[in-house]
Amino acid sequence: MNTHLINNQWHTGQGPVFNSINPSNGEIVWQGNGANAEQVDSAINAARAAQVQWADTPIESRITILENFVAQLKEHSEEFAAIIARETGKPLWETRTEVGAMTGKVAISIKAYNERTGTTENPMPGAKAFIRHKPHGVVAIFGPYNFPGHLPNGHIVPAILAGNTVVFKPSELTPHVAEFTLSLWLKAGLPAGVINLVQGEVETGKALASHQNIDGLFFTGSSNTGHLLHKQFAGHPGKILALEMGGNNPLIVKDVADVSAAVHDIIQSGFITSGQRCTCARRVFIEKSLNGDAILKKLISATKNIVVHDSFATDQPFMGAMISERAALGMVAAQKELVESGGEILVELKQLKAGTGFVSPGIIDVTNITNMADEEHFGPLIKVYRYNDFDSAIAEANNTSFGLSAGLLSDNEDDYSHFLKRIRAGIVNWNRPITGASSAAPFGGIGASGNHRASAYYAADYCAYPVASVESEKVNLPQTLAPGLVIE
Ligand SMILES: NC(=O)C1=CN([C@@H]2O[C@H](COP(=O)(O)OP(=O)(O)OC[C@H]3O[C@@H](n4cnc5c(N)ncnc54)[C@H](O)[C@@H]3O)[C@@H](O)[C@H]2O)C=CC1
Ligand SMILES: O=C(O)CCC(=O)N[C@@H](CCC(=O)O)C(=O)O
Repeated sequence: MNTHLINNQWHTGQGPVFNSINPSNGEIVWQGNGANAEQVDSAINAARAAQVQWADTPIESRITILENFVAQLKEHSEEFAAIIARETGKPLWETRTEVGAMTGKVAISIKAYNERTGTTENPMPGAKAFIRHKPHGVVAIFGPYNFPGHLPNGHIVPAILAGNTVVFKPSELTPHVAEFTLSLWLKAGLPAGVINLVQGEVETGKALASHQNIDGLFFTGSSNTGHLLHKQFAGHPGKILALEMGGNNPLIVKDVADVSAAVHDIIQSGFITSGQRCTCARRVFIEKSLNGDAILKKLISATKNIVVHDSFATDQPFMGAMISERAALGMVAAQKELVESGGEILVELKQLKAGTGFVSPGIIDVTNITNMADEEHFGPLIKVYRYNDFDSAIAEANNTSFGLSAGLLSDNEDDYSHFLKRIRAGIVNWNRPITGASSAAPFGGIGASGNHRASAYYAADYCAYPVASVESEKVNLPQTLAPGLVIE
């Protein structure tokens, strides 16, 4: 079984067995043993042994390996999209776009590397001033299950481009995607030790994150785990920690003439990927007005019509299964709690088939809930707030410890400038869905959503540190010496 890749050799695990289940039908798609602490240690040693030589490899040669990886992704794109679909339950149309995003990541990362962390040279009297960037060394990379290819790739590509070596720990829910990704890197000619893969559940993650011999950790995942890692890294100022975490993202709707367009953008924001994107709109603020009533009415009917089906259905659905039956039942329980706190169901989120992750999308009016918990419900459930006044809607939108994405749907540009100045989030959109962020822009949140190390285009920044140098070919005695200094 190709479970762990250490120094370009596949190993079976010495830790506990774990399975990956297709959430559309409950079938086991992958089974293996996790890596134990000794195997994690070996992976880190392999990365350490490879690092200096990799950093010394000319950038053109590193880029050639990345471009070979792109060629492999293109050659195997259909197979890869099917593997992601089987393991996550996402529809095939969407997993194809995930493979496309992985392909596009390389050129964008090269541009960002040169632009944000390249070398600059400035003349100065008798010398030259340089700004260069160096890799940190060995970095641990943790990925989530919702984009098991694209999001770890968003750390791995810029990390190795900058000359770091990597130990990658994917989500335990998507081991097959990780294994396939590494098989493509091998075909691309990856030198031994540059990317190592260790799979497993939380114990494997803990062994990697707490290892003394890593120089940094790049994490995309839940806010809970991110906060644990942040505590663990306290007292280690020498290690770089980049945290990309969840959100409780608001979308405010106000005065939109095209009701269907507003409904489209709300659905794309709330229900894409069955609500399993960190950028998804969790809270939608709709004005108490005739326009607001019309938008809500159409949103309810369009939501009831959303097609939820198997990843491989000939007529492709908008939503596939959630990642697991457990996640699906978690959303049903979250909805029940909201009802018990005073929420009114407008469209009920229901599990569609026992033993699977299929749920129908739901909408719940939470206007009358006081003391609403500030939680990310990672699934297709939109909480609607009806509001009277725009400023109070913005204040409530900001009433969260998170700050990842936010948006305004409004035909009025003044409303947008007002919103943009006041809303607290790392991604702020106007009359566009709040999901689907571009890899060519920084991607990260504030508050509980991140630690000010934005990813995507700005990933280059946390993959290397700046070195400032003043350089002269010879040591020269200055013509004028400092007062009180006599050198004869
Ligand atoms: N801001 C962003 O860029 C994104 C954030 N996310 C967030 O990710 C979450 C969904 O992903 P999940 O896979 O459920 O996240 P998760 O936090 O459960 O897992 C992420 C990774 O951390 C590992 N892990 C879990 N507990 C650990 C521990 N105590 N020590 C070390 N490693 C540990 C897991 O095995 C996995 O590899 C959502 O909250 C979502 O909002 C997802 C995508 C993008
Ligand atoms: O990381 C990038 O290259 C761009 C950010 C991105 O792809 N965002 C996606 C997915 C994020 C998620 O998992 O929720 C998005 O904004 O939809």
